Amino acid sequence: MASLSGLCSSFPSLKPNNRIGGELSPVRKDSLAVSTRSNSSFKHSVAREVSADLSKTNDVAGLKQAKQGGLEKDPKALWRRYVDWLYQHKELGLYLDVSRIGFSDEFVSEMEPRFQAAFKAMEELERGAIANPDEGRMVGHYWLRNAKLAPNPFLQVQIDKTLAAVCDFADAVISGKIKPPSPEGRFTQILSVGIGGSALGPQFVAEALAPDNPPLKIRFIDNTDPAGIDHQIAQLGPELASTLVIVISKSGGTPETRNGLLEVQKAFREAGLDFSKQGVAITQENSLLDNTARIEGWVARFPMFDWVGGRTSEMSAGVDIREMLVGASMMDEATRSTVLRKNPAALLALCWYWATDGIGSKDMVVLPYKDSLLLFSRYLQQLVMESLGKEFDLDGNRVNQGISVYGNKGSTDQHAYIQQLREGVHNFFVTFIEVLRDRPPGHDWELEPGVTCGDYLFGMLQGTRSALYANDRESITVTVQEVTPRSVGALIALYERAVGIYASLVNINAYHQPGVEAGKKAAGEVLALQKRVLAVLNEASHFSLPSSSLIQRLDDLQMQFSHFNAHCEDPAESLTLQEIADRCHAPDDIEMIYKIIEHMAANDRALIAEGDCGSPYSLKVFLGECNVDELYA
Ligand SMILES: O=P(O)(O)OC[C@H]1O[C@](O)(CO)[C@@H](O)[C@@H]1O
Repeated sequence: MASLSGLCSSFPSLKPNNRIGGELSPVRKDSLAVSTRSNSSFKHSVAREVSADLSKTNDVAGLKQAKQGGLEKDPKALWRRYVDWLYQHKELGLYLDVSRIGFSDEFVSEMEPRFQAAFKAMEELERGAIANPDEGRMVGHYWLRNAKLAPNPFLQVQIDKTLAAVCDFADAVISGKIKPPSPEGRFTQILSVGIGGSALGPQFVAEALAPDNPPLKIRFIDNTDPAGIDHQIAQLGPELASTLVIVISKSGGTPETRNGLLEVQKAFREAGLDFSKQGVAITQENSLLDNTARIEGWVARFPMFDWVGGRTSEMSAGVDIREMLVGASMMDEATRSTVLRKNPAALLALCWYWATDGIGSKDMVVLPYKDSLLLFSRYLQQLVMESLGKEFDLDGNRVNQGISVYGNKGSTDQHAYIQQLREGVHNFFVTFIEVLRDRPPGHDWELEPGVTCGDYLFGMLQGTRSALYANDRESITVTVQEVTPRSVGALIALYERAVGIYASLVNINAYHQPGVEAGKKAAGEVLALQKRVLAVLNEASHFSLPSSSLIQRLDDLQMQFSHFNAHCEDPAESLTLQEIADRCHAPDDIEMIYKIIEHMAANDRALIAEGDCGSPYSLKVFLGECNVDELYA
């Protein structure tokens, strides 16, 4: 990562800005740690604890000084700034207005070397460099929309073949050539099971692009909440028989997705349906999910590549993507420019750096003024925060980087939290997403002379933008003509590239997610502790559970475990939390044990003999009726 490590040493001192005054403090190179990173990924190196005082490494003090002059308010000067900085992608009909972000000309010119380094890093990334050093991976989501860019013919063929296979499969499902075993003879529903980037992308695109009456309606199981899963399956009802279940998981082993699959397969069994005749897997080849789908003979399997991160997998196998790919590819071409003013992604990164001082000091509020783009902010939450929210930079400095993202849609949010944005704590900048076309041609209607609903929406956006700026609240506006697969593909590509460029500016790896792994590991430890709690409660029940072979015989004899349990002679011994913790040899985990008991008691799986959950010390519990599998899982 020569170009990136060179980034820090090349960082220039920022000079005073004549319009908004104040010396921008130069970065102090000595404040940067010299990484002891080995050639392999960062995680194997011993990252030196560095008190990276961001006010020195990211010239934060300087930026803050530079901002003391406040924002330009003269209308004529603002109009000149608007025109001067306006970015237009003619063919896409996309505009980017950065005039309401107050960066100075000096700031821009001083950042130029860092942008050139970022452009070079991006060029190397697209040529197949190991741009994800922590996982030793290439980063190839750009190749998905232009296979010729892939670093070797094998990958190019794989990408083209997968795209063709996905499109052919989708056509065959829609035409009825591929159909369920049910009498209806066609698939009428899609149930997508996946989480994170394996859900947010498809959800965003489905919400943005699904026609009013699509050939197949799509719904999502994107979590392990039993009630949420039950709700989706209940809503399908008898149409489960004509539902194509698409299970998406790049790793093929994400617990929430696996749980969703098992629950859906249970629903198929209970409905007397053969899941394999209606299941599709989208996952890395030879993953647990891929092998399951292969062994069980599911309808289809499509590959996800290890060089495509979950949050940038939107362009892989999925919804009708040819037009999306065209839009993304056109935007990719534009965001390869090494001229800052001609590169919309670089302009976004410049704005983000200025507005958040290069350390995420302000949140990114995303306000699409279009219902169909409701989920864009949720999609960006993962793309931006899972990419930029990192503890260490590429040189081993502890930087705790990131930019927080939230938002829903305008003008709805004007009746929710815009009050705080206008007058409250100034800890954000806004990104407006403007869609110029209100309705398909010929469908417009004036609800009062000369005024349509769309005029109101337009007025609300412009009014909010002006009102915020009048109170020194900065904003960016991205404008598209209408919401189409091409414009959605372009928006996704714009932000994917902006995140990558910004990551270079702040010297972090945008393509791994170590923090999420920590959470997954901790969740595994809770479940392991729960099993120990169950075993302890079971032992205290004065009877030993039958061996698994006897359970099998009990099942064969149509005896239910709970029936067996109800006929125990001795009542179960109830235990205090402390006794449970001691018998689990986990005295330090007594609080987690309390939470486990509280959750199990709420689901009738542990019974409270004495006390109640409001007074943990009073609690005495014993084993309730439970699914034998649970004890033997
Ligand atoms: O697609 P997978 O491997 O199931 O992962 C789902 C999500 O979990 C993460 O790996 C971590 O949040 C995301 O990057 C990813 O989109």
